[in-house]
Amino acid sequence: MFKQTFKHYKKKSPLSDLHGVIDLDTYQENVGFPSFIPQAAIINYYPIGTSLSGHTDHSEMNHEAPLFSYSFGQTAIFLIGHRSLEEEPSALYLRSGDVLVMSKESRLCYHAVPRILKAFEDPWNNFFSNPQEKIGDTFTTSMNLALFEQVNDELFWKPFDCYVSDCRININIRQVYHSDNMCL
Ligand SMILES: O=C(O)CCC(=O)C(=O)O
Ligand SMILES: [Fe+2]
Repeated sequence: MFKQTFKHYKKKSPLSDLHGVIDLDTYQENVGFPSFIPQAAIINYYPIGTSLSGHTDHSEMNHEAPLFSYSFGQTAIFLIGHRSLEEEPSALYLRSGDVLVMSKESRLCYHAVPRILKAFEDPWNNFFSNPQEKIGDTFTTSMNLALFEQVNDELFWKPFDCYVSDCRININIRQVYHSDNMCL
């Protein structure tokens, strides 16, 4: 059942090219969730050898809004199960630049990260000679451009490269409240 509601934007996302520069508003609208309001984010750091045990994400008041999960660095094996622990989960790889959307039925399904694997490639290290040409219309503000240029500088980037060379970073973004009830 979750198959209809669980979307895995494998490398289709502009994020795999942006190496960490996220234009969330544009992104979420482009993938069909224009009314989503990002209100909370969790950042998970996974050195190789670590894992995240099975759980559901139920702390938010709003379970109808989707949850966006962005992967950077090393590869994860991600298990997506069902609402009950009785049913067998499915496994997929989450690679750097992948975006996973948990919506509708899958929003409250059990999931886990049992293993982090060394990635075959390091796309986060592909520096661009002309960022504006590569990014086109999606990359317009001068703040974004300045940030991009900083990230595109090899010296600036080195410590991050060292970190992700044996770690995965996951950022997941959630809407906490219903749109018509934005405070407790
Ligand atoms: O690292 C991931 O892909 C999943 C993280 C997660 O499930 C969570 O933070 O609740
Ligand atoms: Fe989770």
